[in-house]
Amino acid sequence: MASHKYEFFGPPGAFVVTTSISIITYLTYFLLTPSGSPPPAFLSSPLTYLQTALSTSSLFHLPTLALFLAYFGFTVLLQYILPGPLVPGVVLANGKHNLYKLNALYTSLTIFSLLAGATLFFGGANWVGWVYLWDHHLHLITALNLFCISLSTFLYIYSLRPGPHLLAEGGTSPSPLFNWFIGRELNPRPLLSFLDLKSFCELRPGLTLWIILNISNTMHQLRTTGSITDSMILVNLFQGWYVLDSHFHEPAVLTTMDITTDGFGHMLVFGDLAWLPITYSIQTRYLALNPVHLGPLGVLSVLAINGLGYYIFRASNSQKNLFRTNPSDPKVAHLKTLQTKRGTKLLISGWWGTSRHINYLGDWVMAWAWCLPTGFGTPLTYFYVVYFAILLLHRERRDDEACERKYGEDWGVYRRIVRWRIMPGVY
Ligand SMILES: NC(=O)C1=CN([C@@H]2O[C@H](COP(=O)(O)OP(=O)(O)OC[C@H]3O[C@@H](n4cnc5c(N)ncnc54)[C@H](OP(=O)(O)O)[C@@H]3O)[C@@H](O)[C@H]2O)C=CC1
Ligand SMILES: CC(C)=CCC[C@@H](C)[C@H]1CC=C2C3=C(CC[C@@]21C)[C@@]1(C)CC[C@H](O)C(C)(C)[C@@H]1CC3
Repeated sequence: MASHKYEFFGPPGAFVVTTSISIITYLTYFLLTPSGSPPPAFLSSPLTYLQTALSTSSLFHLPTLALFLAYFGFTVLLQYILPGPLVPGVVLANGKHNLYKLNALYTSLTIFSLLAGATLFFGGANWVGWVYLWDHHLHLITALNLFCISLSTFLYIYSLRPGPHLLAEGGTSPSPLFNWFIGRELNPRPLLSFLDLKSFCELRPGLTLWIILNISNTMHQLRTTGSITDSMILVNLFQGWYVLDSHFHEPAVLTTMDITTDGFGHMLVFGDLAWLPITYSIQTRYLALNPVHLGPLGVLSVLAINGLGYYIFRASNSQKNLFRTNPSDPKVAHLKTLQTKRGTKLLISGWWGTSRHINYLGDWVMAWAWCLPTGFGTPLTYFYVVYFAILLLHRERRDDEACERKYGEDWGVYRRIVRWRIMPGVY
């Protein structure tokens, strides 16, 4: 047991992360309030405040759990019935590849169109759906927690069936708890053969729910103040664009480390379906409770920051994806490369010559543009920039180790040519 090399500090780390991420989703509800975020009562006595809040709130509500299950089922149905090409993923350790039906953009556009229709024809901001989502936010947090724990446990048990399915390297440790957390099976497709659960969860129900929660928060602001502030519009546009962009570039998700290398366990299940929609919508929830007016200069500044971040993020990711799928395309054919013994080449000029993860920098710059519109009245809305920096720093180290294993000494040569990890000249 002692000789196994664990990530995330092994089983104790898995336990701490599992409990903390769940608690954090609840804290987003109890700490963002109209009378301060966090409220003065929390600052003077945190434990008493939380004890009182918990004892006076009902956490569980069966209809909300049922509604989430219906929503999840609807996204599965949409993947099945909407058209989309069948695309092969990367070649796996067994020499084969899986096929993925790509129609995430159609799925999210269908859901957003249905919601737009309901809003237009059934009461605008007062449509029962928006009011329900706002009123039952705490119940939704519980529903997501319960659903994720159940799904992770089901996936763990399902992965114990006899072969020939592929297991993720990290998920075969001697600790069942750690394997449950990190994920045993690489590409589980239980029950429905067309449904690759990991890529489905990574791109569909959680990301779309994030935007639905943002709209619900916006509708709350409209109901309570009679208007929507410029800050709220901007955060909605930025985050909505980010999600639609990921759906438009759906094939790119098939080459991310989550899909190619990691198992599908509680970390990703919870990250995709609970953590992402609840914590990434903190900014709009705060703005719904505390409207902020930016004015023309503020608007232009955050537009510029988001534009810069998006440009770096999209241009660098697209350059690598194009290079990996069609290296003779004129847009990438002129770039300098390093031939590796593994057979594939590594870019050493263009975006990927500036730093080894310049795409992370672009994503992080965008993170600032999503938080700054909330002003400086609370540190809580800046949770995303801090968490995301930690996630990206850790992810860069994990990818670096994975590439070292993949490319051997060639990766050392590449590291000497492209010296910076994320931010050229700094890190
Ligand atoms: N909003 C969010 O919460 C999150 C967003 N993201 C975003 O997801 C995007 C994808 O990130 P991620 O999956 O971590 O990794 P990357 O898209 O950065 O891909 C890493 C892989 O790219 C290949 N590669 C590395 N260097 C080169 C090079 N010089 N030339 C060619 N190929 C190279 C390697 O794989 P190989 O050589 O095998 O092709 C490596 O394993 C990022 O933009 C990130 O910001 C990620 C996590 C969370
Ligand atoms: C603390 C905890 C449980 C963290 C889980 C991390 C997850 C929230 C993220 C891991 C990788 C992700 C990716 C995206 C969203 C966040 C998670 C799930 C992503 C889908 C966002 C949109 C991008 O365009 C992307 C498709 C490149 C990206 C892929 C990785």
